[in-house]
Amino acid sequence: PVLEAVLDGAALLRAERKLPLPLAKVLVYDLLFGKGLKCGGRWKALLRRHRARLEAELARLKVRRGVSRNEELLAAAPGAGPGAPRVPRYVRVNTLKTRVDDVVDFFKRQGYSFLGKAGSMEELRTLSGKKFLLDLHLPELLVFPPQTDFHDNRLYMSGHIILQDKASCLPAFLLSPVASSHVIDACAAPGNKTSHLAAILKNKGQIFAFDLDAKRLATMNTMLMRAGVTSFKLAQQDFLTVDPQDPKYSKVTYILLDPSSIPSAKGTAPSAERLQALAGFQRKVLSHALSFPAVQRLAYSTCSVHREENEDVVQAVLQEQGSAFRLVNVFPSWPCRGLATFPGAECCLRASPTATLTQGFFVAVLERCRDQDAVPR
Ligand SMILES: C[S@@+](CC[C@H](N)C(=O)[O-])C[C@H]1O[C@@H](n2cnc3c(N)ncnc32)[C@H](O)[C@@H]1O
Repeated sequence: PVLEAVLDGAALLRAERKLPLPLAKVLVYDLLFGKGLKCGGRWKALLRRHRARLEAELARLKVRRGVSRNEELLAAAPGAGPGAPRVPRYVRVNTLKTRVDDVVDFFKRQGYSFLGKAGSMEELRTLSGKKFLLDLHLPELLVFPPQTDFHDNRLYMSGHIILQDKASCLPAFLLSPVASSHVIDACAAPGNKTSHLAAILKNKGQIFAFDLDAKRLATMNTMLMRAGVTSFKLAQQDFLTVDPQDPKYSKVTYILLDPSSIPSAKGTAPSAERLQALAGFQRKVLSHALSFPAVQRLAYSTCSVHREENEDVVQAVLQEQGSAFRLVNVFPSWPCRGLATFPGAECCLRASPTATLTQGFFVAVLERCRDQDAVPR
């Protein structure tokens, strides 16, 4: 994967900036590893001269890949590696710019055969060749065979389609804000879920998006512009310092919270300290989100498979909230549920390469209890 990422980046640079391929490779490698290669004075001078431009190129490469960190460019794609379950290529149709039928026609013209709406997971699992399906769970999601590469596709470059794993489409889909609502995306960069929210809102209403990381926000800005998202305010701010009492947020009724977590794709076991630290942050940020006075519905998600970051966080915060919020039993037909670690945990969703043909993921939807429902659960 390292070699692939370097070669991809280098090919891009070479094509777009007309750099000689060996130079492009060295530059990309250097950027990915960030420490500077041991190279002679001539290379060093070249590296320095090109660094700013290459930082920008790398940011673009990340937008193209739908990732936000350099390391993610190096991570093996889900479904890669011998014996790994084959995760399909999911394509979310960006309804701010186009319609599912038009995208289907486009791919048919490109020589793909459309097999209609999938009737079972088995159909997704066995998809191969130049064939594609409409997903069986999510509308506006097309499914292609694993490793189909659309990063150079015209529809992708123009923001008509978003290359987004199916599991990562769940939070915005399940939050399902009604048009014209005010929504917070608390940990938003690089913004795939924000653009999904905007599509659901039809660019009406208002999205307040926060993230700590300036580089990821820059990537996000490019991505949202390309996707035609207009109804958003981006802020580089620690969400924990956003004041719930600020009148700006008095109409925020929906929150999407997708905080940093240990990516399931990593494969290696995290240390107990790291897990504890992240889980502590996740509990804090979830409690903070629920303290916005008008919030009615919140989707909490992680790309982690660890119960400490998932069911345990939800359970702890629900307990702390007493009878103010409850878990919603979302998507009953989704095949993979939360681990039975507390009563009601089956309302949460899990996702994995084997069970749902997606990346590893977790989603819980919480809803404010109306007065008449205020019974402890
Ligand atoms: C899993 S990523 C979000 C992915 C994003 N929701 C998407 O779909 O593209 C988590 C993000 O949380 C941000 N983050 C971490 N701590 C934060 C905090 N205290 N306030 C706001 N953002 C934070 C990280 O910079 C990172 O971009």
